[in-house]
Amino acid sequence: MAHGPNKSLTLCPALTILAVSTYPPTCPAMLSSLNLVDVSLIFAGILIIRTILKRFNQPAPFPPGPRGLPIVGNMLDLPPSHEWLKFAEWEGDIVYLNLLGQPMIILNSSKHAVALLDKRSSIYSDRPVLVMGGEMVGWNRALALSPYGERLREYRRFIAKFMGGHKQIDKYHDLEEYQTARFLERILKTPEHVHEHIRQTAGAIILKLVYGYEVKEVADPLVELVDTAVNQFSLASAPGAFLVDVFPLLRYVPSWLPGAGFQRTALEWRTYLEDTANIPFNLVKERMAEHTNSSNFVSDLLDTEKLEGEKEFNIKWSAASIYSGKCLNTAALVPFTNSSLFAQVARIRQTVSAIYSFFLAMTLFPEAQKRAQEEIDSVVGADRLPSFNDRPNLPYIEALVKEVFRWAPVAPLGVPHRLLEDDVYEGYLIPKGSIVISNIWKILHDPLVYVNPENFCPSRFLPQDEKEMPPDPRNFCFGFGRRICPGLRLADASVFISCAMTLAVFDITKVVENGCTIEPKAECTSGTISHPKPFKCSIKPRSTKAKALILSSKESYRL
Ligand code: HEM
Repeated sequence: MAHGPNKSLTLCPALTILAVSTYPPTCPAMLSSLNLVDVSLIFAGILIIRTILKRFNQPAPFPPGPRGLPIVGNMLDLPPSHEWLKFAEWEGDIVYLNLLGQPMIILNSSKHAVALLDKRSSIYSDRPVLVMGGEMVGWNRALALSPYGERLREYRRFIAKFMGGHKQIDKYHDLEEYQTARFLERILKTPEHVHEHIRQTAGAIILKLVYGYEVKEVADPLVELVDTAVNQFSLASAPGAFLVDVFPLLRYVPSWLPGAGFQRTALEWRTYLEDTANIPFNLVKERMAEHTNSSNFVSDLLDTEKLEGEKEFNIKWSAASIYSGKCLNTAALVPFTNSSLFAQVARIRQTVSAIYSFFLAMTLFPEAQKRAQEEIDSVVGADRLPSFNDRPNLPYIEALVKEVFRWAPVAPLGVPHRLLEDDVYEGYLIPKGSIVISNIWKILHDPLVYVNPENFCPSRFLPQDEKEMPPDPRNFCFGFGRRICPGLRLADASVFISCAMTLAVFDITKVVENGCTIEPKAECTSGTISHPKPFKCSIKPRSTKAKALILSSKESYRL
């Protein structure tokens, strides 16, 4: 199965020939007379003619959608930010858009998302191709950008073996509790840096699990390397940054051609990315050779898998996918849109974003916080911190975790899928190559399913007489089908323990400055990963006893 960006041109053989014959490396004479703008115009022409030709052979109508303009289609219908809000306004649960000839389907209900992305996942599980960030820099070796196929299945098998079931996740409870206890201590010292502390804790947990690597408290070289590579990916996928994403054949333009500096940039960024995958992987191998290694994702796989063929490569890149790769599902996946829809690699990780949303919710909805603390006090008491063992006895905290995932969905539009072949669904044609987006925000903010969806109200998930309980948001917020988030159980565990331990010892309230209460706004950033915009809150120990517990508890965890 080919996954090159130019494969769609095969829909019209004559135009493919035209494209190939105008293609720089095959025709040096033309090359000298063409510049990048000429080449781009030729490809734009090809795209338009191809769209017109395709219309003649169409077996069923496209799903309804906003009427587009000639040539640009619906490009101008895309809002500059918070696309999920605009998508939710459009009539119909399944919406068709044409972006310069690229079909895009928006699924505004769980019914359609499940029917297509889950039930027909054998054809809906590819990813859009990103030329600069994915193919040229090489991020398509990471899971989130991997095309559907054998390698993807192997990555996912490795990750499932490590964190796919409750049994595996239970093994990491001690580490989660210990790191969260350290997190409480950091907050006690510098509550104003809560966001940094959440990020540091998430990084420390994941790097320990994947590579057995202990993160340094400040300026850890590995964390910095990954951050640089992810930033470079962010630049590589910023909308309009690289023409090669719109006209993929430009990737074959020789680097000496004026305007082809992107070739050198891609090479430089590729080196950083390779270091990101190689350095921690080789560290594990060295430790294994010296017998100083503790069990982790990489060493367990190197020990148990038969290392033949591409196995070692796949272990290395699936490991890189868990830490750095998971940032990628925050990234630009569609080259055609000028919106910020897929355009941000949020440097904040998903779990980080969910926990930051929890702090915002607690600041804005004190009644929910009070009820959660009452439950912890009565079940756990004040002499120790809550643990995973308490989870079955904390139904309100369980409901609060669900509400965190629902109220501010971390990935409001999920991560785009790509359809591998033409499909007819409910009488509509969904053409091969369509980019399919689930509007997770809309699904979780449907007032008919979740009453007053803007309110943070955990009790909606508690059993109530006669009322049917709304669906668990975790069925939707982690995506769908064969691309569903492989980190969902770990994320759920991290959010639970962070909420429970934080509420046991801290009060989170609005800040009062010069006698005025500062009202934080419930505003989220745009981009594929959405998180609360920075806000002020006061985080103080609930009592002197709570303070003493924070300072002493770290020592009580056995690792
Ligand atoms: C609040 C926490 C999280 C949320 C809401 C979340 C959500 C998502 C979503 C919506 C997707 C796209 C699924 C799809 O394409 O349908 C995804 C993919 C992914 N997530 Fe997560 N995630 C979270 C945490 C994590 C964690 C902790 C890890 C790693 C340990 C992780 C690793 C990944 C990876 C590697 C993919 C790509 C899967 C693929 O393309 O096959 N995520 N996540």
